[in-house]
Amino acid sequence: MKKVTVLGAGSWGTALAMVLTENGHETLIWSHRDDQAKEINERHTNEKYLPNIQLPENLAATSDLQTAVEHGEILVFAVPTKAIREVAGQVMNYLNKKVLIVHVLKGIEPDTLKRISEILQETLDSSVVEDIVVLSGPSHAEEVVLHHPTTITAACTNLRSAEKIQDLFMNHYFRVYTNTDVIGVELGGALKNVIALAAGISDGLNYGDNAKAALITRGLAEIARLGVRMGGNPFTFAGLTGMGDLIVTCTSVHSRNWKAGNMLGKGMKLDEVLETMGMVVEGVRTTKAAYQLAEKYDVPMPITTALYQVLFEGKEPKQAVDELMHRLKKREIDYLQ
Ligand SMILES: NC(=O)C1=CN([C@@H]2O[C@H](COP(=O)(O)OP(=O)(O)OC[C@H]3O[C@@H](n4cnc5c(N)ncnc54)[C@H](OP(=O)(O)O)[C@@H]3O)[C@@H](O)[C@H]2O)C=CC1
Ligand SMILES: O=C(CO)COP(=O)(O)O
Repeated sequence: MKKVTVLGAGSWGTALAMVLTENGHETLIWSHRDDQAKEINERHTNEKYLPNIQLPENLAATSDLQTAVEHGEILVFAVPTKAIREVAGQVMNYLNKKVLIVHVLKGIEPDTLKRISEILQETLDSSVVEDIVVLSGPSHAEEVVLHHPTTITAACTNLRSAEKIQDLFMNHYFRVYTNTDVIGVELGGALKNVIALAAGISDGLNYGDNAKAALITRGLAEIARLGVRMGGNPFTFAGLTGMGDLIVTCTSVHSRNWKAGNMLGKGMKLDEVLETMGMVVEGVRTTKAAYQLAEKYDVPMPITTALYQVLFEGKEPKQAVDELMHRLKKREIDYLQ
């Protein structure tokens, strides 16, 4: 049994804290809001993020970050990408022992173009970090809390650390694989959100299943093209954290990225969409980062570019699709060059 702290009490942090508690680990979840920590402790619910779900009574919550950091020998970061630098910086103030770090975020920081593990390496002193493991894959919180079969990947350059996290989370409904390709795993998890927004737009325009299959397949081609250029293993993009997560995010009714895209496709404005969602839509900021990465590495990413123009330059979704269809003729297979 391990002492684990989950930092972030949104849908994913809460679902993972549930898995850990059910696996017998002494789990403490940190919320930055007092009322939410109180709700988890007293009513054993988190109605805003996981409505109608009863949490285990022995899952404890706190809004005191020092208590949270001091509790865990393993710290699981589960906040949105836009908050990771700030939260990791605050955590550093209270870290006075070596801990194993896990992060479950699916984003890339715009402008710095850093992956999450790179931000954590920059923010947390190496003297207090045993290793950083990424946990990623096709895994909507809403299904995990119902114990529906889910597969996911723990990735770390040090396989032993990935195996520790595999053992920590694995159970009869939550099957964990390992991978040592941190770059590929982080890029696949972040970039699939961009394509899911595009798939949502396509569905919002009622373009049907052929168009969505095209977006998923050609989306994966451009994710892999950039990912390999940045040092990822091509096979990772065909795995759970690449194709697997891309499929679930483009097709699931639970996906916030797909839902947001769907509203955009139906004509709503981005500000309105984000206000309506009330939960993190990582793909929006990641589209900016992906667009910048495509320029930096000189890699063609036509779907990402079209989405960037829709989100940030006011292009009409219909026109963006039209332009994608009228690009110059191409070969299908480009061998990731
Ligand atoms: N949901 C899912 O199924 C999955 C999500 N992920 C990834 O996990 C990460 C977290 O997403 P998810 O849990 O879904 O997000 P949610 O939108 O469900 O929850 C986000 C949580 O973070 C809190 N938060 C926001 N800003 C801060 C801050 N500055 N400091 C501390 N806490 C903050 C929010 O609090 P408040 O209520 O006050 O806004 C809320 O509790 C994302 O990168 C996502 O892509 C990965 C796999 C599955
Ligand atoms: O990453 C996820 C599922 O694997 C969650 O996707 P959304 O953020 O689009 O809901």
